[in-house]
Amino acid sequence: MATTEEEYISSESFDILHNCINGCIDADECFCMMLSVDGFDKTRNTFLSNIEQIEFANPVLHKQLTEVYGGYFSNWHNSPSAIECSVENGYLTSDFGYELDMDMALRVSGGEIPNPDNANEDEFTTTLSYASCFQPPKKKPDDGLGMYNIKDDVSPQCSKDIKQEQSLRRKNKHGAEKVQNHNITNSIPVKERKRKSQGMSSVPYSISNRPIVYWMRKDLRLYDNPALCAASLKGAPVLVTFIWSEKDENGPINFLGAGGATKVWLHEALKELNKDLIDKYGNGILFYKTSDVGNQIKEIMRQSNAQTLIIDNVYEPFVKQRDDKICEDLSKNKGINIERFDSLLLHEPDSINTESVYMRGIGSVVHFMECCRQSSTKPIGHPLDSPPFLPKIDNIPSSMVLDELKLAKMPVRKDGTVIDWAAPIRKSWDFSEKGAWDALTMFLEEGRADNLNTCRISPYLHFGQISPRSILTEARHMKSPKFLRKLAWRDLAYWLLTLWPDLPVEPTRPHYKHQRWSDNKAHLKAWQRGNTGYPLVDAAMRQLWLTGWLNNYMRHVVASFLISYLHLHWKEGYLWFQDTLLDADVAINAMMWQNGGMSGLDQWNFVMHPVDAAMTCDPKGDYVRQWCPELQKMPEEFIHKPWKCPPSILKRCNVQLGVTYPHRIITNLEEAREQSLKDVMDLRKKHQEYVCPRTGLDLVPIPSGLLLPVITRKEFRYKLSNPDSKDNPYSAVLKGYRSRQRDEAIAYANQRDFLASTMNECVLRHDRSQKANKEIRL
Ligand SMILES: Cc1cc2nc3c(=O)[nH]c(=O)nc-3n(C[C@H](O)[C@H](O)[C@H](O)COP(=O)(O)OP(=O)(O)OC[C@H]3O[C@@H](n4cnc5c(N)ncnc54)[C@H](O)[C@@H]3O)c2cc1C
Repeated sequence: MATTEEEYISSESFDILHNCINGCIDADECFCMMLSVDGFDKTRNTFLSNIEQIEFANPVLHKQLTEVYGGYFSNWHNSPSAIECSVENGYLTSDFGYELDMDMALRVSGGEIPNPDNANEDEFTTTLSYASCFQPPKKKPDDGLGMYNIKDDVSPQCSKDIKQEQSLRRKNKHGAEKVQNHNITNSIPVKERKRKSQGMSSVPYSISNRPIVYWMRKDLRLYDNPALCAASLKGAPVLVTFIWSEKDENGPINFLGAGGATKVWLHEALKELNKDLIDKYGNGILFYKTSDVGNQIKEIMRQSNAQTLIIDNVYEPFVKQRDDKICEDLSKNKGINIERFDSLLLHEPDSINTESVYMRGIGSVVHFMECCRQSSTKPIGHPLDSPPFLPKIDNIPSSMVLDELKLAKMPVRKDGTVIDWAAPIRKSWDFSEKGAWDALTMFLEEGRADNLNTCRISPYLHFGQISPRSILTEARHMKSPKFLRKLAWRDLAYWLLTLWPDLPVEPTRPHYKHQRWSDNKAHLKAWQRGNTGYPLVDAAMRQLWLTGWLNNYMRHVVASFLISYLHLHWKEGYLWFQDTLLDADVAINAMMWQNGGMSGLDQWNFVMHPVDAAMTCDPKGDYVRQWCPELQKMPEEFIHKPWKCPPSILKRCNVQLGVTYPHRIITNLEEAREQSLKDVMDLRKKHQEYVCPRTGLDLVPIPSGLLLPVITRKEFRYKLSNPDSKDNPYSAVLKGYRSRQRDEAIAYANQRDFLASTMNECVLRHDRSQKANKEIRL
């Protein structure tokens, strides 16, 4: 029986109900909040009588609330251990800890799955996402990415899963078991992304629960942020914290995890997010800078009297190891309740299973997607709406202002003036979460998924300003496997980095350590500054410097140039990209440069020729004119090869080679290209312990100690079995050079004496066909 005191609605619950009546929160949220304020027993005893007052005024809402109540308590009437809840020291406790009630509340709709044929799409989606956390996928993924469609995943297994959840909670009483990992498909309700802001920061919601610390990492967003939702739904004050430790973020030497451009982006993104948090909830980010993150967190927890730490997981092994240690320490030694969330990737590295696929083909996206399909990962689920409320703590612990993190600190000249190299970057981008959605929307609406144009979303994705799950959800209708596969590439990179934590510095194929590289510093500098004398390469490198971004095609052009023509080590390219790209990502960047440098698991089987590539991607020269203004007046015919331009035209265009625009730093591309192939052939010859004698495939040691045959280019394999062969049928690039050289020679001769040139060509062709016939007869 309810006590007399319990029969009256508390002022907090009254306010919550009032907000629900006014449409600020919906029925689910109202119930969850009242439950967290009043506790299990009181809610069970008084909730229905408390809502009686709205039965006539708002019968629809009354019905919804009654259903939520009914669903919740009917699920739990068989769980006697859950009844023992009480309010203690101002916050709700139970056998299983405070979180129990919120989690239970969120499972309300879990038992009742509407028939999709009868439900409207929104209702169905909402209810399913409540339920999705319980339900193992029944069908195979349907989109080729190992990504489950949530509508296939419906099975009424709630009671079984709730029991599992209970036993998990029981374990939570014991220190070490307290750390929980949540997949992105967690038990938080989904709402419409474009729903109007609810203005919950103004709700007079008196909080008595112990604060929650949300340690924000790379999920700098409000929409579809499971960790933020979880923090919010506990109904306690939330401290959103961002802790910067440059040393830790940089990783081991030469990883350069925190390059200059990414730090600028991070600064701007944090500024925007802080603004969004303040605007929406009146609860901004607490910034900290430290060299000892563990201690800093302990201090925040102590000062705020918080008992729960919520974290977004990151996957770079060097930061993950640190985070694991911090969490273990806090949980074991301080009894802190830790909740960790995964939402930065679609498939976390630890969830990938190669057992039924084996390792053959590892490094290719096809192999990876097959592994994802075979792995028993949880369904990806639907994006979550931004939390409706995020109460603020009264006594905010001391913190810093964003500028004090010095993320965007610019160098200063001797005369005291600032060299603001980031000014053009700031002009080129919208760093907000909205900017991410605008980029995606524009891309999807213009339907450019299969064109050369890309969505320019990589920095937003890198900092989690948009979740890959949201992109997947929005882009699914496009049915563009090419675009969706890119998200799988991203996950693949993190998986490889987890398997090979030295990816940014150590060749994955061990014998490629002996690859011969040039140390020509002048060449490196010319490449970095965009002064190679090859307009396409220079335009791209200048765009990179000025805007912090390049599309995928251009990244391949400049990487090919550095590796295959200048013979500079791919690590130089990796480091430069890490420092200048806004989306610089240790995992993706290292994977791509290793592949370009041939030591990665998926060797590139092409090399971009700086002039040929230009014919494909910039036939009229507009791109070059934009980034190399000194070539602005050059005619289309010569814009990509000014060295071929007659002096009179150069003069007319105000171009003076070697003065206004550089001479080419190398001229014989064919020779350079052949040399780079030869270097790989040589090292394979010298280190045959890592080459399979039967197949010619490179062998890579894997952690079990075995040598694994990996994807190896045909032209390398051919040369191994035909060491003296002058020609290589698989070297399309070299063949291309030869025919281009011949074409150029003919064009030159035609200009001089057309008749003689044509006759000469006829004679040569005749000789070639005679030779070929002779070979056939033999
Ligand atoms: C040498 C080299 C270095 C690179 N370094 C990075 C890097 O540091 N950070 C980075 O995000 N991308 C990197 N890429 C991959 C790719 O070039 C960029 O992701 C892409 O150009 C970004 O443009 P977008 O947002 O329009 O992507 P889209 O082409 O529209 O693709 C959508 C998203 O998929 C992911 N993606 C696309 N291509 C790849 C890929 N090959 N591998 C992994 N994920 C991919 C990105 O997150 C991207 O934002 C690199 C590519 C090369 C050749």
